[in-house]
Amino acid sequence: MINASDVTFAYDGTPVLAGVGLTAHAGGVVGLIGPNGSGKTTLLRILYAALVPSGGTVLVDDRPVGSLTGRQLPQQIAVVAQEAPSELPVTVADMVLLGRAPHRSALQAYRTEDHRIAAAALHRVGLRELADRAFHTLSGGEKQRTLIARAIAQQAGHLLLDEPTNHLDVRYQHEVLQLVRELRITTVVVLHDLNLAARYCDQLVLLDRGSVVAAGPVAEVLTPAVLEPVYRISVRTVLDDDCVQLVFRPQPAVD
Ligand SMILES: Nc1ncnc2c1ncn2[C@@H]1O[C@H](COP(=O)(O)OP(=O)(O)OP(=O)(O)O)[C@@H](O)[C@H]1O
Repeated sequence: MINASDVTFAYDGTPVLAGVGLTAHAGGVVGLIGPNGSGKTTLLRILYAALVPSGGTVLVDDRPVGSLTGRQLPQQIAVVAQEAPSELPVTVADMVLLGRAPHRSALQAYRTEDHRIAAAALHRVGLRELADRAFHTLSGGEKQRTLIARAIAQQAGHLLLDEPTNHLDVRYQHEVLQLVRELRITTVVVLHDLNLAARYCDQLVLLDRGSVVAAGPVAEVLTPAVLEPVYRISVRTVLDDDCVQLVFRPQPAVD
């Protein structure tokens, strides 16, 4: 479980988050949504202790995230961040194997078991045939799937993803989020695509200008009354096999 409450953060004195709360229950998928610049990435980075809030608390299975040291943090939380790793000449297989690093001591070699888990993770994202390719030669979508395989190999109890469907074609957008769901790991995922959020998240947290304006089950957050003032676009909901989906239309210009 991840529980953030009353989180406040500022970059160089400029407030970005004010009194934000978020709860991801064990095994559930929480979608973090909101317009550009609303604070989604900042909040996600606070959840994995890459940023320290000026106020509030973040608990991971009831422990303050800041108290998780060394290998404890990556054993608890796997992260698929937006920044692609550097141009280091590593193979795809080695990149995924890095997910096993928190499970061995610094001087210990990877075990057969680590290689098996990494290979299975690569297979799961459909990239087994690219195992020997240099990571930096992959397409954006292949890189993204490799990083998700690394997170799977990490076998942490919590998964945080920042726009994991960036660069993915429409089929892989659905495949990756379906995979994330099937992992049954406590997950927080930043998503811009509200229809993907509707389909694959249990709960949504909607940020606007650094505050939570709505939070709860998908059907309670993805309503025209909630979304239209935040995104300033006309929204219509339709049901597709009991799943809320949204149709957007620009609002008429005001003279
Ligand atoms: N390192 C930084 N230094 C200063 N300001 C920052 C920094 N990172 C983000 N910001 C600002 O903080 C605010 C929130 O940014 P953040 O990236 O968290 O939003 P976001 O909701 O993830 O945006 P997007 O949807 O565009 O990715 C924005 O106004 C942004 O310009």
